[in-house]
Amino acid sequence: MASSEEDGGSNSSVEEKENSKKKRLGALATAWIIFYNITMTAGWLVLAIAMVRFYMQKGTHKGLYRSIQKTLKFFQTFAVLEVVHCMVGIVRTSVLVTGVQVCSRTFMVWFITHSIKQIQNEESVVLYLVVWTVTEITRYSFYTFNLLNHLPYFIKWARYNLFIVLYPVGVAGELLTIYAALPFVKKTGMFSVRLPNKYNVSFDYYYFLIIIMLSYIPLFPQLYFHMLRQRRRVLYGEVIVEKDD
Ligand SMILES: CCCCCCCCCCCCC/C=C/C(=O)SCCNC(=O)CCNC(=O)[C@H](O)C(C)(C)COP(=O)(O)OP(=O)(O)OC[C@H]1O[C@@H](n2cnc3c(N)ncnc32)[C@H](O)[C@@H]1OP(=O)(O)O
Repeated sequence: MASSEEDGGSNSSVEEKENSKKKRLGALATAWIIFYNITMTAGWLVLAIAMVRFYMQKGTHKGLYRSIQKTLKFFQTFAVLEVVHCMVGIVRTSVLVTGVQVCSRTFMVWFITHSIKQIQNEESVVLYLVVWTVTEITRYSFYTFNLLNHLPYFIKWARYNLFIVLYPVGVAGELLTIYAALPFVKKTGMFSVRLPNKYNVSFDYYYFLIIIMLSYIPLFPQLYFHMLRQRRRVLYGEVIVEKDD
């Protein structure tokens, strides 16, 4: 009897330790995600200010990408952590949806705009940059204020309404930029592997980009409808049953 009481006692102390460990990890994860969201809000705000200043000083969009590229690359690449957050369960959202979003953006920055200098002054680059910036300032400030339990309604409203217009406009900017890149990719044969070679493989970046552009047709509606469902859930309290991925 005494021993079972002791067992009970030791069991409950193990449980208590487990619970306090979970609480500590939970607090640490919350602290990290708040820090992450504040950093990202600040980063995209810095980008917004830099873009406005550039345009006011120069009166043209030419050279804008060059002037903000370092900050853009840093913060967009840092966003890869968002996929990690979903994977480890710090953030309750779909790895697949977040993965497609983050990969396509990071790809746009590094493998299109950074790699093909001739297109950096295209209007479409400014289009997607402006749209991304507005979206991200809204999105990360939404997460931050939400986590701090002080969410102003206009930020919540902006988070779940602006995307209705901004998402298609941003995608148009991205597609037009890839389209503008195609002739340069074809001419230079960049990132392509031609036969014959010792591995007997070939890869044509030009056709790869065409496939990427075509993949927007099935993928973008999925992201867009996902956001429309989130909107109904958050703004109108609809219960949404999402399929697991
Ligand atoms: C190799 C190359 C591959 C290329 C592939 C090509 C195909 C590409 C097809 C389409 C490409 C699209 C490209 C993108 C363009 C643009 O962005 S244009 C600009 C406009 N963009 C937008 O408006 C973006 C909208 N998208 C998003 O907001 C996200 O990226 C998302 C992943 C789609 C959002 O989904 P989700 O996270 O599920 O929605 P939320 O409502 O925001 O969050 C759900 C819950 O998760 C919590 N959460 C998420 N992130 C955080 C965080 N950082 N911090 C804290 N909490 C977070 C959030 O609070 C929600 O929690 P609950 O309310 O408790 O559920």
